Amino acid sequence: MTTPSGSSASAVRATDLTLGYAGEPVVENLDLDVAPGEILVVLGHSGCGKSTLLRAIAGLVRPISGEIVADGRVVRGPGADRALVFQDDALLPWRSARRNVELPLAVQGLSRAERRRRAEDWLDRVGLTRFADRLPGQLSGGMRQRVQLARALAAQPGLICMDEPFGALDAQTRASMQRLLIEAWRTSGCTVVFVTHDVDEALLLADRIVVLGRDGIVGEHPVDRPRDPGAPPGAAFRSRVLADLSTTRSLAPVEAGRAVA
Ligand SMILES: Nc1ncnc2c1ncn2[C@@H]1O[C@H](COP(=O)(O)OP(=O)(O)OP(=O)(O)O)[C@@H](O)[C@H]1O
Repeated sequence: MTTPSGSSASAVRATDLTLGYAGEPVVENLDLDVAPGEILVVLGHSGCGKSTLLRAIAGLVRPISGEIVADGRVVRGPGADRALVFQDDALLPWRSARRNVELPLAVQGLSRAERRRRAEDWLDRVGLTRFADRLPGQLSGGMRQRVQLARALAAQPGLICMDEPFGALDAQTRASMQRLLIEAWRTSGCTVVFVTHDVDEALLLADRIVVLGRDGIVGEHPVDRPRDPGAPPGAAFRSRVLADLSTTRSLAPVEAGRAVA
């Protein structure tokens, strides 16, 4: 694959990948390339294996067969080069927002002063400077997601895996988080693999959308002018994505714009 930078390296390459639990396959024979700096959105019905794929890329699920190479190395477990952001906030409830953001920085061995500087910088970028000393339980759901995003980005990972990170938020907060992600991604230059059920979210964020079915990638849709508010993907593009989703219908029905359980 040729990337926007002209390099032929992939940020992530999955080859003949079969994933599952207790030897039972969930995703079979998947081949996938993610280009450096790309936002790749993975769409698919509930249960098709999106989270499993993301967790495998993050190193939390071991392949039954095949392999994943991230940043030139075979993935054998979690690594500081790959951050994971979940829908359910995964913050430590007894640590302040700032100390949650500092957590992965401590693992990277940064000095206390540098950890604090970076955490404060990222909390500022996500608009939470005033809330840095609050515990997660004292923050709204949207604020907790912003802390998660700050924590992921502060560690400067090459890759962020996002598993329906905004799925539990109200429409307005969700829209502001999507804008925030795009801004943060622009300044960080990292690669993002983003899982969602929501076709509209996929159209808004993606450089490329892949639709996942049980036998691997059912369809692949590069967006002509990604994230251009003046030229969003049109109805024909959306219909093609929905048509791919409907081919995986055996797993679950499709509503307009949204794959559901
Ligand atoms: N820890 C686990 N142990 C056993 N089976 C699991 C485990 N996690 C997921 N599964 C099964 O693997 C399949 C794929 O699950 P996964 O969560 O990857 O799907 P998904 O596409 O992300 O679904 P959703 O959109 O509903 O989150 C499902 O049948 C699920 O029940």
